[in-house]
Amino acid sequence: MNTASPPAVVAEGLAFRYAPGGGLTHADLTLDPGTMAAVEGPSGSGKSTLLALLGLILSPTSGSLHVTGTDTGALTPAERDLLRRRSIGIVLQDLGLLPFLNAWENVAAAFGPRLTRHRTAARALLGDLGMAELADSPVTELSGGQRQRIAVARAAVKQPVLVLADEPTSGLDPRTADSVMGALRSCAEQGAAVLLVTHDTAVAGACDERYTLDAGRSTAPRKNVREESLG
Ligand SMILES: Nc1ncnc2c1ncn2[C@@H]1O[C@H](COP(=O)(O)OP(=O)(O)OP(=O)(O)O)[C@@H](O)[C@H]1O
Repeated sequence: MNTASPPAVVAEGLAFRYAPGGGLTHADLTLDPGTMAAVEGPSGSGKSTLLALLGLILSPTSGSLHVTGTDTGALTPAERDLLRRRSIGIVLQDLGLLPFLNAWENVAAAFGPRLTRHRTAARALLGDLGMAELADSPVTELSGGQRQRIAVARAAVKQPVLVLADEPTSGLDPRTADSVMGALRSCAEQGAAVLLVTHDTAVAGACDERYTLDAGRSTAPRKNVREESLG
């Protein structure tokens, strides 16, 4: 952890209520740069809602959220968009890869439409994730684990302060899950705070700390003695 930096995220009493009811009741959470944290909890406990709040996709009904020291509640919509684009990388459950682009183009698309400007950075990152040989492959021809790693690369290529991932290893075999976790770990080693939602206790065990959501409320984080491998 870099003690000179402010926490990547401080959420206090963060809550969101959907119109029909349900959502997130109360989450307290602090994420330091370089830390990898898991959010666990039963189905419907508010994990994806928490991720959407931290990703500035949803605005909280109450509570406060600071991202790298900035009070997000004080921002205009345009400022929130800018903070999200500059500082946050998100891997959603459906990945959202563009099927008409190849692997490196999907990664470069994180910067906007001028893909070739970011070709070198995108290819280098795919290389770091063990995917150099697949950089030119259409994403429609890749496996679930390979697509998952491309989505992580796209979230990480702008070197965001915060990387959020919703069940990034769901449906993957242990070895592929390990490689996706390795990709997320390398984001943390480069200084990002990484928060992932998971139902998998081995994945949560590979993180530095674990939060549990229970009926919309977060419990205090537990520190992990990190396991080296999920396999
Ligand atoms: N778009 C929505 N409109 C209305 N209610 C919603 C919406 N999304 C989620 N909810 C409700 O909010 C609560 C929390 O949902 P959320 O998806 O955050 O839970 P989760 O812990 O991620 O669940 P899962 O593990 O099944 O993905 C649930 O009661 C759910 O029904």
